[in-house]
Amino acid sequence: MKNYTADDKYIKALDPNKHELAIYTDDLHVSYGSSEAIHGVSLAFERFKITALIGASGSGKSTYLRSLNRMNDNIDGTKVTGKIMYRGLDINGPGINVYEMRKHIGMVFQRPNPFSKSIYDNITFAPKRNGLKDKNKLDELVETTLKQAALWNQVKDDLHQSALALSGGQQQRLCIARAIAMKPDILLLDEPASALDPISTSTVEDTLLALKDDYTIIIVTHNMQQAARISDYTAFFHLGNALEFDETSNVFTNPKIQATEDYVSGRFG
Ligand SMILES: Nc1ncnc2c1ncn2[C@@H]1O[C@H](COP(=O)(O)OP(=O)(O)OP(=O)(O)O)[C@@H](O)[C@H]1O
Repeated sequence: MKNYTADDKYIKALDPNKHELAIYTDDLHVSYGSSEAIHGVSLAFERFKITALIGASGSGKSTYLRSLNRMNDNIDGTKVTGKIMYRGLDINGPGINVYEMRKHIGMVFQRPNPFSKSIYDNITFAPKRNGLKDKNKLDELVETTLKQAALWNQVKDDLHQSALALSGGQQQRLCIARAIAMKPDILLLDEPASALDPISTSTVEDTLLALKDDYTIIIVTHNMQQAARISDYTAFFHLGNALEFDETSNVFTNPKIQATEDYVSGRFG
């Protein structure tokens, strides 16, 4: 692989007067023990848009994504410096309640991971824990979130069946429904379709496109066609740096950085 330098980068600046920002990072560094995986990444994410994080394996996409709702806290020896600003607060700052923060910044993982409970209980588990007790409101929440995740028609008569009996694609849409049941502002998705067949992938993509009216979506994907199909912005990661960030159409048709061009044209990765 060529040695691309991090000095050669193009990060489109989003003008806060024209683009409402949902979250941004400023000089974010993340280390696992003595090894730094993210070397000072500054990116901003526009509200109600989909941003794709692309790049070769090991480039730091998942580490960066996980840091946006402090999922890396669960990994021993992780150190984070720099800022992650959400609604005027640094989410790593003192006094931040991680549980509360994650209600605003939800996450869906690569492998569908429904709880071993009914479809209904998967969706209502966190809202109930959060104090929602009214049966009608819970029923309504189950229906709206499943509709938003394009799963309602397939499961409405089986809400009390085990979620584990659903297909992989349906389980992933259930995990999306479960995440949006907490009404987050931002939905982080780490390769949500990589374990799915093409038809389920396409349904998940349609679901995400429909969700962006209400949510800001940041998605890690290895699938460049997927990034091109669904995202408004794309960030290209290479060896722990974000080298290019721009509107998706520019990244794929007119990249400004050689490394991006080589990656999107399949010359490495
Ligand atoms: N839990 C961990 N402990 C130690 N090092 C880690 C851990 N997770 C990731 N890394 C290292 O951090 C770097 C970035 O990994 P990361 O998983 O963020 O990249 P990625 O671009 O998401 O890769 P992939 O596309 O393969 O998922 C790699 O060098 C990886 O080995």
